Amino acid sequence: MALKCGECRAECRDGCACLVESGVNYDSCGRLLDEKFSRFSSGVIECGSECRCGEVCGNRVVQRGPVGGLEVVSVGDKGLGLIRNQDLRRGDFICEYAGEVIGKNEAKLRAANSGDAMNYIFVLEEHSGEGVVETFVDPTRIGNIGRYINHSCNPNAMIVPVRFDSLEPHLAIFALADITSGSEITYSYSGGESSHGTTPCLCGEHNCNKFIPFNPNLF
Ligand SMILES: C[S@@+](CC[C@H](N)C(=O)[O-])C[C@H]1O[C@@H](n2cnc3c(N)ncnc32)[C@H](O)[C@@H]1O
Repeated sequence: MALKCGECRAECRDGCACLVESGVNYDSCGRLLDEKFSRFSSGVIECGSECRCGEVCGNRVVQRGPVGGLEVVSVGDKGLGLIRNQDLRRGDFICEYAGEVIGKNEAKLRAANSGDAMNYIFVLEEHSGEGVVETFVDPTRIGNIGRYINHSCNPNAMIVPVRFDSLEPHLAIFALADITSGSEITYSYSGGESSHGTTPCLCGEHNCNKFIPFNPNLF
């Protein structure tokens, strides 16, 4: 059971392997710490089933599932979009961008065959000592509510890779800014390497790049 903000929480014992590797990830309200939004962050590793801390551990957020109050709504020419019927604060976990984790060849094939249909494949790029590691996630066939989040050139949310119990990252979407109830939740589709495609961007932001970005490694 999740604790209310400000309530005391059980901390991992000193020496918990997850915290040694990734450092502290969340504040006492379960909000992602500022430095974890950085591309240069050591990443987020939550406590897993091997840890002895138990369910109330403050280092278990994404694994508890999406925040309540999310709604899929029509957002005009962009199609459907995602809002929440309550405010969000910077650092709040919203939901995962869940889908099939597929290989690069399969991702390229699916992107090439998607025709005029919306392309939902997200390419996560993580920089490690051995170069760039790519993870391809396609929510088209098996996915969740995260697939309804639209792109913005001035987003209020961000995808952060979070791991627990596996090396495979969960694409966790956190609020990058305070988001008032009913405002559309958006993130930037230009996660890593990106080019500007041909789909006009309708985000309406002052710094709009005019076209929705896409990852050239998919094509
Ligand atoms: C992951 S889906 C987002 C949900 C989608 N709007 C729907 O109705 O299912 C990505 C697609 O949404 C549309 N989209 C997302 N952001 C947009 C934007 N800023 N401007 C125009 N269309 C956008 C594009 O068609 C894009 O291929």
